[in-house]
Amino acid sequence: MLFTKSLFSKTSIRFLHHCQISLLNLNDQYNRSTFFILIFLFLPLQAFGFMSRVALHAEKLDHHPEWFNVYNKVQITLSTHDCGGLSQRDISLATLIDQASLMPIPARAQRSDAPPSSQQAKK
Ligand SMILES: C[C@H](O)[C@H](O)[C@H]1CNC2=NC(N)=NC(=O)C2=N1
Repeated sequence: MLFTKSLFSKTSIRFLHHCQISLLNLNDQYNRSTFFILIFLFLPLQAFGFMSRVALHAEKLDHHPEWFNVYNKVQITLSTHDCGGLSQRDISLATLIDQASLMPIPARAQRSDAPPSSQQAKK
């Protein structure tokens, strides 16, 4: 069984709630062949920032995504090796991944040591 989610679907909270309910209802047999596939499509240059945030969460939780990235697409497969299927750890990481995908990234970060812009220099 697959659970899939695409960014911009605006159903993230309902999606995770659905996953949680479904997971609770799964018996062992189904649980063993179940995993999440999350598919995100980003604006150009935003995928790496998202993946960095997810990597930090993964290290903290000691739970790691299997993922594929090209350009603005990130496809993540989540499962728990120990049980060969989904566990609460996947739900926890999926929740953080979901939050990380919604976090806006400034188009141009302002460096504190950057030289004054030409506009400021004129003043
Ligand atoms: C020893 C270590 O805690 C385990 O190997 C962790 C590491 N990261 C993991 N990540 C995932 N996705 N599933 C696991 O079962 C898992 N196990």
